[in-house]
Amino acid sequence: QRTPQHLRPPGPRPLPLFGNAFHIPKSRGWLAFIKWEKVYQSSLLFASAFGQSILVINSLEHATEFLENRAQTTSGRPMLPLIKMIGWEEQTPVMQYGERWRKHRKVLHQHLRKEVLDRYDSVMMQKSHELLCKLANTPVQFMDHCRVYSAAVIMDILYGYDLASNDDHWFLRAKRVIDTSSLVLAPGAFAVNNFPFLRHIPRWFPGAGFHDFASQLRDFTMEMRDLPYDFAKGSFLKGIGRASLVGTWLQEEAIGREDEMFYRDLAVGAFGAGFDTTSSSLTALIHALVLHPKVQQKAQEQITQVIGSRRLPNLQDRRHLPFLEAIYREVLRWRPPLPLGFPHQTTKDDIYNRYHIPEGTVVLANIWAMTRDESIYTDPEEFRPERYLCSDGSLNDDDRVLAYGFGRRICPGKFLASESFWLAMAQMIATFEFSKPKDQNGDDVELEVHYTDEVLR
Ligand code: HEM
Repeated sequence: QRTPQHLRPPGPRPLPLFGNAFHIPKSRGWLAFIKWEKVYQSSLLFASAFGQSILVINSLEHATEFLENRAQTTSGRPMLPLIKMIGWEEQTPVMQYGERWRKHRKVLHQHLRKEVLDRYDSVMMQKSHELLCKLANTPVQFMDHCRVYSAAVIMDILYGYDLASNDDHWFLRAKRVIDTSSLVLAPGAFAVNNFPFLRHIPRWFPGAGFHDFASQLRDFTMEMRDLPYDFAKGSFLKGIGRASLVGTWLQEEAIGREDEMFYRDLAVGAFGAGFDTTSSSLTALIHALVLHPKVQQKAQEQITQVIGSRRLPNLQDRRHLPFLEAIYREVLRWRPPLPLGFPHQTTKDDIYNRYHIPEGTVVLANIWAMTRDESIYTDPEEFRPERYLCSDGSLNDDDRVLAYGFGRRICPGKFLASESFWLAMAQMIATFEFSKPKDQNGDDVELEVHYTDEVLR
């Protein structure tokens, strides 16, 4: 039986021309889409805006079926006009699906797969110790310290660059690009993303401020791409400095000009993707520990019991500390850094679940909704690591971390992220007690916590 071309999954009724542009929320879409699910009684939802079709997936079952079992045609990325104007189009996370992207993934897999990660143990150890020192000296700046840790691990691995200080000039430059990037990706922040023809209007035209924004960000992006790469290349050619992936690539291949652009883009894409994601989770961890002193105490007891208190935990201890593993899983469930994942795009017309999904549909996997599925996670808003443990304290088999996304686009840095998060977490818990601030009378001051509402929280 053929499906009528117009049969779409349920969703709000579109208006002529605008579609659902006024229904699609500009921020916190993950919460709005959970409400849509209740209204339209479906975990598969459809909307459109200015002719762009959007499919929202709220359940793991549909995410697996659509984004993994049909990955052949659901692994594209939407190409926003601003991304091109800024010069990001060759970076892995936003790159079009195809041969070049496959080559990126092959290289990333080669160097970031689970089996080779122990190469980076000493980098993570050094950076984690620096994090502990900073937290001890200036605890108020804990968010900055987590950001520097996250960036320092990836910068050292990629470029052999030893980022130690929060005022490091390359860190600050990269931060400027990353902080602005959420604006580029935010739905509706720039009209040119909805109306690509606008990119042709001249700079002097009223409302064409995006030209200046794009050209400035392009300059910063090129700096972020080229300065650390040239540093790593210089160290390699002179035979000095720390080992780096850039050095390894230069050594393995006689790199021509075109290859060199390939590796520059590859490195900066991984740098951008790994810059802030782990720090988002570390910050959420601190939030959770402050709210749950008993969790903290239980984790400290397990560390003391298993490895004593004469040394800090290391990555070889990981498999002996199931409660810490449960905390890792729970932090990424409770506060996934990218609640709507990163948008995929279909590259072919498809009939799915009797619905017609047109080619070019943007697909949003609502990780927030999936990690709040009450049939799997009772009281999903509660932070409760025990949900990952069996009654004897061993781990259960719910080890799929949804925060890393789906299908062929799944995060290639997930093993590195997992190890660097785990190490910093274990060492922080072994060393400190995180608690609410006290007032003059020694009473707890209630926390006021704000998470940002962007693509990456
Ligand atoms: C807690 C930490 C992290 C989280 C939660 C996370 C999450 C994600 C998510 C949700 C995606 C999109 C997946 C999809 O499209 O379905 C992604 C893509 C990506 N991540 Fe991560 N990530 C983390 C850390 C890292 C690190 C440390 C790196 C460093 C190498 C990295 C590199 C990438 C790259 C290169 C992509 C693009 C993959 C592609 O488009 O093919 N990520 N990540």
